[in-house]
Formats: sequence, C-alpha cells, structure tokens
Amino acid sequence: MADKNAQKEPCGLYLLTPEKIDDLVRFIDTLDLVLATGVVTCLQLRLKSVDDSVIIETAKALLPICHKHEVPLLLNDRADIAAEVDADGVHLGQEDGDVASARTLLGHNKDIGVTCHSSLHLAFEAGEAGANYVAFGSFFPSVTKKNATPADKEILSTWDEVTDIACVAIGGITPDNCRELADSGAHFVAVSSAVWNHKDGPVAAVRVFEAALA
Ligand SMILES: Cc1ncc(COP(=O)(O)OP(=O)(O)O)c(N)n1
Ligand SMILES: Cc1nc(C(=O)O)sc1CCOP(=O)(O)O
Ligand SMILES: [Mg+2]
Repeated sequence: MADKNAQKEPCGLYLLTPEKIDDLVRFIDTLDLVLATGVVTCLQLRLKSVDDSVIIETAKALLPICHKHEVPLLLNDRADIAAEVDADGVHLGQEDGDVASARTLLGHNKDIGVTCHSSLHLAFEAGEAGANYVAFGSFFPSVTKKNATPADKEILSTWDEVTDIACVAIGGITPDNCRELADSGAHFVAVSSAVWNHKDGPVAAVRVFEAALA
C-alpha cells in the first residue's frame, strides 16, 4: 500500500474576508475574480463589530458568488445566522458556542470548524463533538489578530498522524511561509491579510499562494 502522504490532496487555500467591507458591490466584483481563479477552496465571512443585519445582508450577497464558483461559504462566530441564511457552515472559536448546538441549528450536511489554538486536547474534544475540521494557530505574527496564541507547526504533524479530521493552519500565513505548514500536515491554510493587502492585489495574491502550495 502506498504511503498515505502519496495520496494526500494538496493543501487548500481557506480565505477569510476582511473584518469590515465598506463597499459591498466593489467587494463582490473583486471576490468574483478571486474565486474565478479556482484557487480558493473555502471562504469565511469574518465581519467584526457590525450589526447582525450587515452580516445577514453580506452573507446573502456573497452566497451566490461563492456557489457560482463551487466554493463553500462559512460564517464566523454565528451558527444562528449561518442557519438563517443557509450558509455552508460556521467557524466557532472557544467562546462562540458549542459544536452540538451549532449542529442542531445547521444539520448534518453543513461544516463546523473549531478554533483549537495550540491544544491537541481542544482538538480531540472538538472532533469528538462532531467538528468537521479543527484550526490551529497562530503560526506566525498576525496583523489581523495581534494577540493570538502562538502555535508550533509540530502540532500539525501530530494531528495528521493520529486522526482523519481535517486541520486548518492560521495566523500570519504568507506565500513565503505556507509551504512549511502544508509539509507539516495542514490540510488548509487560512489567510486574510496576505491576500487582501497584497501589493499586486488579491487575484495576484491567490495565484502566488497557488504556486507556493503546488
Ligand atoms: C479557520 C479559522 N481558524 C481560527 C479562527 C479564529 O476564530 P476565533 O478564535 O473565534 O477568533 P475570531 O476569528 O472570531 O476573531 C477563524 N476565524 N478561522
Ligand atoms: C482570525 C485569526 N485567528 C487566529 C488564531 O490564531 O486563532 S490568527 C487569525 C488572523 C488570520 O489573519 P491573517 O492571515 O491576516 O494573519
Ligand atoms: Mg470567533
């Protein structure tokens, strides 16, 4: 039998939106071009400090674009809104509610991811509760989340050896440092600023990630 790494899917690019979207029409045009590259495997709507009505309006506007490109849209923090807008899932932090309640709201065909920082214990708990993926981080200093808990990439290889549940690496990931996380066992790298703040724009950024992860 071939070794399991020989059959492994390439590491996917999991994109987080900016925390605020000032011009939704313009953002949708940009997102359409970014997703048309085929490089992004998952999008998370991660709006912070906005009213629920803005999250709902934005999610409803992004869902058709994501689905046109066959990219699932997950909501950050809010299983209730994910259920209301029929999004493809939710990402829960340790303070964002439990997996069982989210599963009740969303049903079994939606994805639930859980932040596990640098803790295998939290990851096993999330897996046992029915999470579809666990997220470890922060692997590098992040301008998006300046006080994130640091994580060591060895947690990715350990997780990859002991379970079949997907793991996402997050935190300060760039085209220059993503390869080492993929080689350590990350199934997805989750990225925000390195795409939206790239000097040549977000479409060029995802192309550079594609080359780095190939
Ligand atoms: C894929 C992914 N991993 C981790 C996080 C962080 O979630 P959380 O700890 O709840 O922090 P906020 O994103 O809510 O600030 C994430 N969003 N996505
Ligand atoms: C939202 C988030 N969570 C993190 C964690 O460690 O749990 S790091 C992070 C920020 C990710 O954005 P960027 O790619 O700009 O660093
Ligand atoms: Mg959260």
